[in-house]
Amino acid sequence: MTERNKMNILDKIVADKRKEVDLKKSIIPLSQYEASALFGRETTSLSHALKQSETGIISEFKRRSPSKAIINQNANVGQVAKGYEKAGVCGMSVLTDIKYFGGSIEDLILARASVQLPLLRKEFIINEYQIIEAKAYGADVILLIAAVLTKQEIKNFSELAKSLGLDVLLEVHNEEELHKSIMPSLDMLGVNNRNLKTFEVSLDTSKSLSQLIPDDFVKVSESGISSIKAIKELKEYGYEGFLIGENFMKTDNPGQSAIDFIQNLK
Ligand SMILES: O=P(O)(O)OC[C@@H](O)[C@@H](O)c1c[nH]c2ccccc12
Repeated sequence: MTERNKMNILDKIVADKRKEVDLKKSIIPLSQYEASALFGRETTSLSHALKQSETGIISEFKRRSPSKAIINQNANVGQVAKGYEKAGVCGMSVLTDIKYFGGSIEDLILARASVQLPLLRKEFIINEYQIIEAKAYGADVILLIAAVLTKQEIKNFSELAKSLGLDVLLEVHNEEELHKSIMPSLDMLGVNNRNLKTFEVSLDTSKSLSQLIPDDFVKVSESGISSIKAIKELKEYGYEGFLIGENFMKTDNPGQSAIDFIQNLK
């Protein structure tokens, strides 16, 4: 597919997300989230965990994706989370988008109930409402995707997240997105090796953008990582975090796959 055709997929996800958030807003008022037990919870920093880690793995819970269809539709999130924790990952990413990724906010709730790991709410955030919601359901980290946000939105959303004690992972795919995004309210800069408009994956994206990321941000390489060799290479480019989904999720026992992978990495 051409960039133009596939661009519609990201646009479509975001258009659907706006409708979804508008609907939710009309059903659940923010005050309900702010009054919830987890809202006052003290968060755990993923960026600190990455800085102290030898391995830097952030493992993801992903049932399906628009690029690969079904990966592991019926996986048990609690079991997988416990396996990831046992493996010694630095944090866990949980997809909460229903329509395109088969995830849900329940997956985040169940992961939170199962492990102490820093949890990243993996979502297409386009409104402050979703950040308050993330905190209320036990997230420690939010993802902001530069491709779908203005500079002002990145600033407002990241400042709100910081005020709630959440870490911010800002995701870019090219130089232009990186330039508009660099600001002090971010903790980690993630380079997505998968182009969300064309689904092409290349680790060269991480390699070429690494030198443009200032040293005060923890660098995270995201997507398409499936070998120890890739991680070793990316470390040479200054990456300290490695977001891995499919490589674990496509197996019958994602937790055990993470255990085996990390053992080989050490
Ligand atoms: O399954 P992979 O190729 O290991 O990728 C994980 C993660 O990087 C990917 O799911 C992802 C990165 N950025 C995103 C933004 C939205 C949805 C999903 C993503």
